[in-house]
Amino acid sequence: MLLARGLSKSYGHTPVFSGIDLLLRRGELVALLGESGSGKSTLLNCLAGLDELDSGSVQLLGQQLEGLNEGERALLRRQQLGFVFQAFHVLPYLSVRDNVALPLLLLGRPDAERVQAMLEAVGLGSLGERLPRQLSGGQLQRVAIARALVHKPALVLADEPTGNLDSRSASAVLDLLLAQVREQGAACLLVTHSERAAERADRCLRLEDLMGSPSA
Ligand SMILES: Nc1ncnc2c1ncn2[C@@H]1O[C@H](COP(=O)(O)OP(=O)(O)OP(=O)(O)O)[C@@H](O)[C@H]1O
Repeated sequence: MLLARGLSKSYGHTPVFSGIDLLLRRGELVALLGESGSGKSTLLNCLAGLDELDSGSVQLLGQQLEGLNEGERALLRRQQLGFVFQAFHVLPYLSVRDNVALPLLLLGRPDAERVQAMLEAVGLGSLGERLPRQLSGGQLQRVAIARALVHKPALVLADEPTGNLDSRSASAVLDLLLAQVREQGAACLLVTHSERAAERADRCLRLEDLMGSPSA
C-alpha cells in the first residue's frame, strides 16, 4: 500500500526527521505516536504530497511518487487518499452535504446516493443542508470523516482527528472513524496522542523509532 524509504525533512537548517522508513499494508490500521513537535504532522503532510520532502522515496499503490508530475500526483491523491485533520478543514460556505460531495465532484463522479449514505453512516443524515457553523465540533469532525471516505480511498491519513474534541465526543468520533475505515477495507495511518486510539490499531509506531529501521 505504502512504502517509504529514507524520508528526510528540514525547515531551513532545522531538521525535523531523517531516515524514516515506513511500510503500510492494505487494510492495515497503524497508529503513529511521538513526542509533541517530533514531526508526525509534517510526515503525514509529506506522505500526502502537501509538503515537500528533502529526500527519500514514497511508493503508493505501486506508484513511485517521485516519478509523477504535479498533475499525476494530484490525481493519485484525489483517487486514493482521504484526509482527516484535527482542525476539520471543512469549507465554511458549503453545506454539509456539499462538503462531503466534494471529493467525488473533483473526480468527476458525482453520486448523491453515496453522499447521503455517508451522511447517514456518520449520523448526519438529516443535517445535510446545514452550514458548518451550525454544527458542533463533534459533528464537524464527522463531516470530515464522511468526506475523507466518500470516494472509497485506499488510504486514510488522519492527523489527531479527535484532538479538538472533549473526551466523550472524541471517543464516539474515533469509534466512527475506525468502523468506517474497517468497513471500507481502507488502510489508515492515524497520528494520535490517545492511548485508547493506539490500543485499537493493528500496530503502533513511534516516529522516533522509524528513523533508519527497515522493519518498521
Ligand atoms: N512550516 C514550518 N516552518 C518551520 N518549522 C515548522 C513548520 N511546521 C512545523 N515546524 C516545526 O517542525 C517540527 C515538527 O512539527 P510537527 O507539527 O510535524 O510535529 P508533531 O509531532 O505533529 O507535533 P504535535 O504532536 O505537537 O502536533 C516542530 O518543531 C515544528 O515547530
